[in-house]
Amino acid sequence: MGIIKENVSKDIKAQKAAQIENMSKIDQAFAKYNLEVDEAAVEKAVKRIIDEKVPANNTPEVKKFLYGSVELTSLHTTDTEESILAMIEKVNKQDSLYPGMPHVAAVCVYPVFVNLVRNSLEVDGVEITSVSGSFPSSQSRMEVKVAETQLAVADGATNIDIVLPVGKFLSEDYEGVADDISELKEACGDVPMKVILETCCLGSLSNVKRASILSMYAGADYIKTSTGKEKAGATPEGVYVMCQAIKEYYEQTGVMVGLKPAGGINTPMDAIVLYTIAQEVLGDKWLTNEMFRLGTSRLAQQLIDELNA
Ligand SMILES: O=C[C@H](O)COP(=O)(O)O
Repeated sequence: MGIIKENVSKDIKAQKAAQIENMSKIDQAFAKYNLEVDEAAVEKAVKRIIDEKVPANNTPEVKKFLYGSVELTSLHTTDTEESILAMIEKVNKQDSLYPGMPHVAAVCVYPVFVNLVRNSLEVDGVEITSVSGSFPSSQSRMEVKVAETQLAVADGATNIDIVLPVGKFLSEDYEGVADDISELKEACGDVPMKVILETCCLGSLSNVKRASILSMYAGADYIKTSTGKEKAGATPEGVYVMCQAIKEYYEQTGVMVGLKPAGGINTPMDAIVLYTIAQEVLGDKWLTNEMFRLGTSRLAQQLIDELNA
């Protein structure tokens, strides 16, 4: 290389190093990832997976696995102690009702029912997930969200699901989003925390990728697609991009973050599609009922019905 070329190259390197030093920590984290998602390419990749890979996964073994990954969910305005107890009763009686089936991975309720679930759940190994942080909107003061989270943990929640502050995210206040998530992570203590991205409100798949990276960077142990309370729930394309983000984050940090598609997963085939996408993008390492969860209020019984048909 000639002397002039060498000096120019050194200058560019020095300029880049100076730029990176001046960037915020969040920008530095973002700089490691390609955040521009080609939506047409994602659609094509998802279509290929559905056409070529999904049919082979439509099996009793996969359906059994999916049942064992379900977070049996009741998040209704109309929930009562009686309706939550009826749901827990099904979990308690599962061994006698459906011998040979795995237990669901978790039950998922509003914080006000965590204590009741803790006192009535008789099956070992089923997690108690509490939504928190002013679910489903997240639009509340941090003190309220922190207190709600601490109380849910004190009552016995073994998983906490919070919602990404979508408004702040759409205002591009990424530092603010990361600070809120980190503060709630601290409130969780040792209890794993899921961050719900509410993908249908983010406007683009590039934003889904950005929100995924931001959440993991701020301390999410899982990223979850949706609350089930907005206009759409988990989509194959959103899940595909979240899986890519989890994979890239793992390559950068060595940290395995879990995935929880949730909301509008209404048929076994919906679940098989999402499972196959995770399998294709993340690989079998993620196909455990710890790393892959399904948030659903309707699917469990349908999986049992199909398995017993
Ligand atoms: O977190 C889980 C979702 O709220 C469940 O949504 P879903 O009622 O559409 O199944």
